[in-house]
Amino acid sequence: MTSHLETTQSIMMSTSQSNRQDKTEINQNECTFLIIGGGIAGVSCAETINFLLPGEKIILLTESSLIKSVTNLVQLGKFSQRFDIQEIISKDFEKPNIKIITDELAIIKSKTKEAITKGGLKINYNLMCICTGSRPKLVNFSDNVKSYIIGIRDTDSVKEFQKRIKTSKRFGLIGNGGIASEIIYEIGNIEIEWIIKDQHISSTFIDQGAAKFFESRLNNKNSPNNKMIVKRMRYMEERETSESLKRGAALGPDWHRLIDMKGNLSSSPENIKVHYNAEVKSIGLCTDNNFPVCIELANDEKVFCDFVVSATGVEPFKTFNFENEVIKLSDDGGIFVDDLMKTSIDSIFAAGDVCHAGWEHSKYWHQMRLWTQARQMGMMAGKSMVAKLNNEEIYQDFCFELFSHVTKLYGYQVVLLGRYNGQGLEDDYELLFRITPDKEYIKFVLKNGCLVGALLIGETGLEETCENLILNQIDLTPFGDDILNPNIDIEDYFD
Ligand SMILES: Cc1cc2nc3c(=O)[nH]c(=O)nc-3n(C[C@H](O)[C@H](O)[C@H](O)COP(=O)(O)OP(=O)(O)OC[C@H]3O[C@@H](n4cnc5c(N)ncnc54)[C@H](O)[C@@H]3O)c2cc1C
Ligand SMILES: NC(=O)C1=CN([C@@H]2O[C@H](COP(=O)(O)OP(=O)(O)OC[C@H]3O[C@@H](n4cnc5c(N)ncnc54)[C@H](OP(=O)(O)O)[C@@H]3O)[C@@H](O)[C@H]2O)C=CC1
Repeated sequence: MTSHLETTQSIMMSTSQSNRQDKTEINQNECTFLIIGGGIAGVSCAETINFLLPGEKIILLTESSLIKSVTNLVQLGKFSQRFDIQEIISKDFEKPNIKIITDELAIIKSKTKEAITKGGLKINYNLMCICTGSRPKLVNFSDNVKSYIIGIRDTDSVKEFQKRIKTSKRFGLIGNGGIASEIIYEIGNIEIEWIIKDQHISSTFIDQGAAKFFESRLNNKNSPNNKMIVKRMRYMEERETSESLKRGAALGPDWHRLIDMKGNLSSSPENIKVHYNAEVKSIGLCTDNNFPVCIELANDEKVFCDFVVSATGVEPFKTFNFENEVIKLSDDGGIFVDDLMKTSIDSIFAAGDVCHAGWEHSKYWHQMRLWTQARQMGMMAGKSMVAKLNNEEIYQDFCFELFSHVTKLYGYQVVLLGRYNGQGLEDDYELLFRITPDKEYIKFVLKNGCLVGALLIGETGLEETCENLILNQIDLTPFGDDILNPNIDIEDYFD
């Protein structure tokens, strides 16, 4: 990936006021499509509509002056894609029919198709798509300890994190998913008490064997060969004073490389202590210790630290209200959408982290709040909105047939396909592995002799073959263990 070859650059640029509105009302003939949110879902939705209907008027309403778009897309298979996320100052986003307004949505009057912003602007729209993302779902804690608990989401939260690691000796890290895995690998020169509910690290993405495979990376994380240098042209948002610009989209993939992630202690593998199978019972202040915060675990063990990072997942983000109408939500607060991304309100669609995929999923797809899905959902919503306007019938995109996520963990490329962790298979499946230490870790999940999921760590080149094997459900029994024999090129068999 080219973006990992050069150095990160941060360019400070002042944001323009030109996206603010002097008018108090926008008519429907100036806004066929109203999209709320300038993250990957919202921008992908706007770009798709603009591509399909270049003449129609699109308004992208977003509370941050930075918007996100996908760049450097590399197709690894039919489904698996690797891409970078680029942040653009909204005034530099040049699409003639997409008008960006920097303001916060406050009220939706869906019966009359009006959106009212916090700044007092009334937008009359024909079709709307809500793409307002999510926010960190923090662990439970008592009120008096609130100022010691942080979540990581946007530029502000990262700055706060950076400030704290510079002035602290030790922090508690709770959670075992994407953010915790990134922090544990990227941070140095500070003590970390990592509290995880599971028997192995990074359980959201990998199994116990892969966790072992990564352990050597974790213990040698400061070796210079381990770190790749990243190139990304970045625009750091220069803060405006207006309250309405406070929250941005979720951070980009290399957020941890943008800042100095070093504390002030000497570096040592001993600095990381992992508490396995550990549930947090309570977090409170302590007076009888050198550290201000005490995390009490379910086994009564006490962990003392200066502050706590709660990397414990996200919840859909909705700060706006509906007037005289109720939108259907799921149990996790996500906006319920059907297979065409339509909500329970006829003229309103939703995409990305804010929504709950409410349709009957294909056997090999499940929802996870990730860029890949924010992009796919945004594009699907765009297509559906165009079809609705034109009174056309469309079907759900093929990408929802197979779960696919490409990411980087502990310095390795990681590709997750289908039921990569045996999700929903109970105990009725087989696993096949090929492991070359420090190079690759390949796991096939087989049910009734057919591939139903795969975890590919390293540059395996097996992405497309695995996608085909999962979708075509070819019986692999005749190949036995040879299916992963490194001397046999399985791609030749099946491509
Ligand atoms: C630290 C971190 C690292 C991550 N790393 C990865 C990764 O490596 N790979 C991966 O696939 N995913 C990763 N994710 C998850 C990924 O960032 C999200 O799934 C994705 O950004 C969701 O996109 P979205 O467009 O739905 O929401 P967001 O990116 O959150 O965008 C929401 C937008 O809505 C705007 N908005 C919100 N409310 C309003 C309102 N009322 N009015 C107007 N505008 C509003 C916001 O300003 C923002 O522009 C990471 C997340 C975090 C926090
Ligand atoms: N490389 C990537 O693809 C990355 C993706 N992301 C995405 O960004 C979003 C936010 O990341 P993150 O916060 O790490 O969320 P994740 O959903 O990835 O992980 C949350 C972790 O916290 C655990 N957890 C939840 N509640 C508690 C609790 N009360 N006590 C202890 N542990 C708890 C979860 O365990 P359990 O599952 O058992 O509930 C899980 O291990 C996610 O959508 C994530 O997928 C973020 C960074 C990198």
